[in-house]
Amino acid sequence: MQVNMDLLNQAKITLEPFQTSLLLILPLTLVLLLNLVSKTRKNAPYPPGPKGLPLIGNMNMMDKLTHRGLANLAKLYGGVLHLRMGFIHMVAISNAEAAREVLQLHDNIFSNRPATIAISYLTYNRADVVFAHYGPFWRQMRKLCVMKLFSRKHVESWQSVRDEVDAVITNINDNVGKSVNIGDMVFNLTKNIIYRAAFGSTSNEGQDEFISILQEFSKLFVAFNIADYVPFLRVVDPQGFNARLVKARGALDGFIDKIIDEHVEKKRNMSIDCGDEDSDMVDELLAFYGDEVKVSNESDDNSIKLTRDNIKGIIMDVMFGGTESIAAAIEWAISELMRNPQDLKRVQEELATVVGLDRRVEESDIEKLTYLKCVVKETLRLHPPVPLLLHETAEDATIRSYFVPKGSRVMINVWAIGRDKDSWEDPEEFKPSRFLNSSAPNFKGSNFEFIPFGSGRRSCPGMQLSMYALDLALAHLLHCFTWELPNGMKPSEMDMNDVCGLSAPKASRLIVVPAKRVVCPL
Ligand code: HEM
Repeated sequence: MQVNMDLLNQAKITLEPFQTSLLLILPLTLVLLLNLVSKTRKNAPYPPGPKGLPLIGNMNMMDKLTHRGLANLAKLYGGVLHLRMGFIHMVAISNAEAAREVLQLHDNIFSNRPATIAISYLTYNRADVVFAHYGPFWRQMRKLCVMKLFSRKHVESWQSVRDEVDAVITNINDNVGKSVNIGDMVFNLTKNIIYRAAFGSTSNEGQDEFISILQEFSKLFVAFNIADYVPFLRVVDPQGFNARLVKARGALDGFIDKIIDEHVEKKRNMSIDCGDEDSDMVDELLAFYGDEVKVSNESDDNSIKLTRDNIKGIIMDVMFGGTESIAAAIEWAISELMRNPQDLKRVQEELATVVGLDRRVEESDIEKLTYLKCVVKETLRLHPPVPLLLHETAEDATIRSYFVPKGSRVMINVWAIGRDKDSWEDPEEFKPSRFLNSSAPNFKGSNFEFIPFGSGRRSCPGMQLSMYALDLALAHLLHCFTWELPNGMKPSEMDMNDVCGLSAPKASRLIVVPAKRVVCPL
């Protein structure tokens, strides 16, 4: 027994240091194990990409960050491409399967938005919908936009499409036989639609000022600012951006504050039983106006309170989101039809059969215009108005077995995906008939080879309104007039280059000569 006690004591003596070290070793092992797990994850390689320089990485390739530049790089490095701009990781996605992983499989990780210094400042620190990070605030703002602003229930937006299309047809009719700048006309058309839907005003007063403010915003949104990639340069502001930003936002403040004040005043004077049939977006948003932003119980739709900054941010989103994208699509569609006369003939024959030349197109005709709808889809495939979807990762992630670190900027190249030869036959050709096939992809977000409106949580909430405007405007333009290129220009001589920015309109405006086609008054 004594022996046993001794043995026990001995064992205790030998175990004590062991226990102590065990206490140290266990957490250490745990840390090592965790490290190993995260290492294995990190050991998934970064996606391939051009080798960067020390510190600045690939910043010398800044001019390649366009849909075309990235598509060219994808030919060399593949559909998932990595670049490092200073301290920022960037990943470009150029094929459908990788896009599906980003937008569907891991959409909870990839639903944040990247924002440059300019974007953060000009959106009142992401007080809008487009640049708000994914989370309860964005969710409620988006719900509000979808239900109150962009839905068919918002009668004013849809009515403004019809009225403005009528106005453009009258304008063209006054210029029959002359060269008309159809690009400027459709930009004017969509600007009027959105301006009226947002502010309710049908007059042109103030529009030019507003458009020039937005143009400066556009330039600032895409301007290269080195401080975006090298954080310690933010204070120094070597390119002198800050003064320009303050001036631009000051101009917008002055403009929209006045409109908001007028709406508040109008609301105050309005009788209680006034219907809201013709309420504009500012009216709708003012119903949620409060001094401080409030996001509470998510199930309660009315619990959100918007500040002036939120209202300004949303209005800006709508102006940016709506104006140029719809106009660009209409101009591209007509341009492609001018280059492909056999398709123009086919759409116009369809219009003659379905509508007849003795009356104007009506809303009820649109669903029957199958080939016209194919033309719209083919245009959105070849010329997506928003060529790059901009997302940001909230956590480390893996895409197609490549490591994408937290905080990476992810650009989904819709333009390149729409022209990917692995997804499309004759991808560079304008062939609307490909969409006649019932198994052809649709644009609603579940066919990743064709995502002009994005897909998933951050997809475009203005899709329905856009398609309505696109179908209606094109149907009217193509039904009411025949079109010729000016001065005997051949279709092959047309300039089909695009501008690379947040949207991708035609680089040079389309000039055409209309002739009246229908026998009814216009
Ligand atoms: C042909 C016309 C249009 C096209 C092709 C288009 C396309 C897009 C695309 C690709 C996105 C980003 C999707 C993503 O990041 O995954 C987007 C977002 C958005 N669009 Fe559009 N858009 C159009 C018209 C409109 C219109 C008319 C409005 C408003 C009236 C609008 C409002 C928005 C808003 C608010 C967002 C941000 C959504 C969010 O981040 O949650 N868009 N759009």
